[in-house]
Amino acid sequence: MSSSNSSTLKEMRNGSVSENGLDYKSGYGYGGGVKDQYGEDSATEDQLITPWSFSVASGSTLLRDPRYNKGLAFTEKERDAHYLRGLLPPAIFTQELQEKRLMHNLRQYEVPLHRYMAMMDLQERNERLFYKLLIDNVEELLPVVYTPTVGEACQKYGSIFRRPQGLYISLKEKGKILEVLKNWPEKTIQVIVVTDGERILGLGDLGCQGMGIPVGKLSLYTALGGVRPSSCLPITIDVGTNNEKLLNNEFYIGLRHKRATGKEYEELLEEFMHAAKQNYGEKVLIQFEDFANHNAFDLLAKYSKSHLVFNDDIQGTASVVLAGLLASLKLVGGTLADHKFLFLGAGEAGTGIAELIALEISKQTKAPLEETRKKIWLVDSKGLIVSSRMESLQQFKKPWAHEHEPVKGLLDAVKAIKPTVLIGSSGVGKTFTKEVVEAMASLNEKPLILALSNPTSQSECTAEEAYTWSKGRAIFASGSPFDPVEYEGKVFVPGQANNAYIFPGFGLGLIISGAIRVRDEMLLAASEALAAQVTQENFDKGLIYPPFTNIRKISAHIAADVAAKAYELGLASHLPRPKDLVKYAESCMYSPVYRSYR
Ligand SMILES: O=C([O-])CC(=O)C(=O)O
Ligand SMILES: [Mg+2]
Repeated sequence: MSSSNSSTLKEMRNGSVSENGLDYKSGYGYGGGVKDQYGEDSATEDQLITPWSFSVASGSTLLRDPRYNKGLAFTEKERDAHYLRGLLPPAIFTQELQEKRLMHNLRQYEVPLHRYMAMMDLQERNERLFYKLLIDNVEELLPVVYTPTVGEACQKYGSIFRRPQGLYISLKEKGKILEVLKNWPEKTIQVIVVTDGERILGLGDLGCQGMGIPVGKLSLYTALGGVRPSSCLPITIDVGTNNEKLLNNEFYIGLRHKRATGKEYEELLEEFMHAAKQNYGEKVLIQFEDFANHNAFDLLAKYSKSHLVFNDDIQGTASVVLAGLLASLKLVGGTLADHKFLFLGAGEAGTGIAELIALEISKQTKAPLEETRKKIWLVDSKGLIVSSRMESLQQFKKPWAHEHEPVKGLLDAVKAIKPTVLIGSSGVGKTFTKEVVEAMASLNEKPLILALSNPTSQSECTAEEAYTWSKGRAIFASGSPFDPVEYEGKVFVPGQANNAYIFPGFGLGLIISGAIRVRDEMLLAASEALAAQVTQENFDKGLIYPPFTNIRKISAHIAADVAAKAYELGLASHLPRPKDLVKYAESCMYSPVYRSYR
């Protein structure tokens, strides 16, 4: 079969594209070689020679194609069949041996950024091996390809730039965005993560260099959620940057002017959203990531009516925090409605979480949302959000302006409100001071303290501070990871309240059901599914999230419950509904194990 063209590997396809377009279940057989039950890369339209076969290059071109390259793992037969003789040294490694070697090499780097660069190089060289490493060593590698290291990578993106990843759409491409999308080599796209780089983690405006975020998020879509890499598209929209340091940096890779705003900005985004739907259909999931507050809420509100959109910072973060709160009830007792919540930070994360908590309490107690919101208080840079500030508040803060006299700082707000739960979502580090944590500990037997801001440098407090200042009584989780802490002979393991628990499984649920819109009920379903995955063993360690080691199983459960909700709401287009959605979700997941080529 492979002889049909001397530079062509023709792969016969044994199954058919399933109705949901995933085609994972059917799988491709590589010329009758190993069939795997998991994900397979679909042939793009251009590659389709007949409906049942497609071709990829061989020889040195095959070695340079990260999608198909296996490096030293090419077998003797494959080396013969695909013109690789002499292009590789004689040794043949298993994928496991390659993995062992790479992990060993990676651990030699002491600087986290060097590990990040090594991982990106691997992704560009041998995609399956990259995902094998990431999946098998998720706890160790998450901080490398994701927060905190990805933050530093974005700050230095221009300097460490090697090969471009993702798609860049700048103001220069205005009027031509559809053509730009068509330049991307893959035609079947299921998830786009898009940023405009204006609020990268808690690091602020990094302009075009924000690209590290969509790239990192999508690698987790694959590793944690099993969405196949070829159907993921990272996009950065470059409308300029207001970051003077970057504008003056000779290695900056973006447009060298201030951000376009108003009509110019809106028109570019409108063109992009329109082109994405036109090119990929209405079931493509568009995840907004790290937009600034002043655009994030408006974009989500505007496009959630016409597109399948999800804002990770508003909705994903909300869902993961709600999950942690639901789980924590096992440790602190009572119901969600028994608690009082205080936030530092009233942006995307703060107000998004607040709203989802209010919705869940409302669902549980049948009380109206206006009432349940009153259990939740937010502090912004001007102090406690209260009704006397109503006039000057941005729209998204208004629902949280309750009756109370003005209160300036966080410490005074803690004393005045007496919360049981304190949540940091301000993007400003070191704001949960000793006094604040001590005040929480004096009010509560087991204060719940969530320091969500990323990366680690922006965390409201460290795990060690939370445990020490509360004399070991705090239940603590943070947005970026912290190592376990020993306090008075006891080891405390902090959880990671990061949206990475939610978005991969959430997205998979939307994809497998063919959902056409995102609804809050789906976010609640995801939270409840995640909370249900916390085991007694986790609780015994004080954890309110399960470890990331089981994330694929967790994602399958989240996906199943999100898909079930999509079917229930009549928003799922893939019919009939599979009976066992957990099994189905698992069967749809991409596997990084090499396939045999004949
Ligand atoms: O990327 C992360 O670690 C979580 C997140 O969305 C953010 O901080 O913006
Ligand atoms: Mg984000």
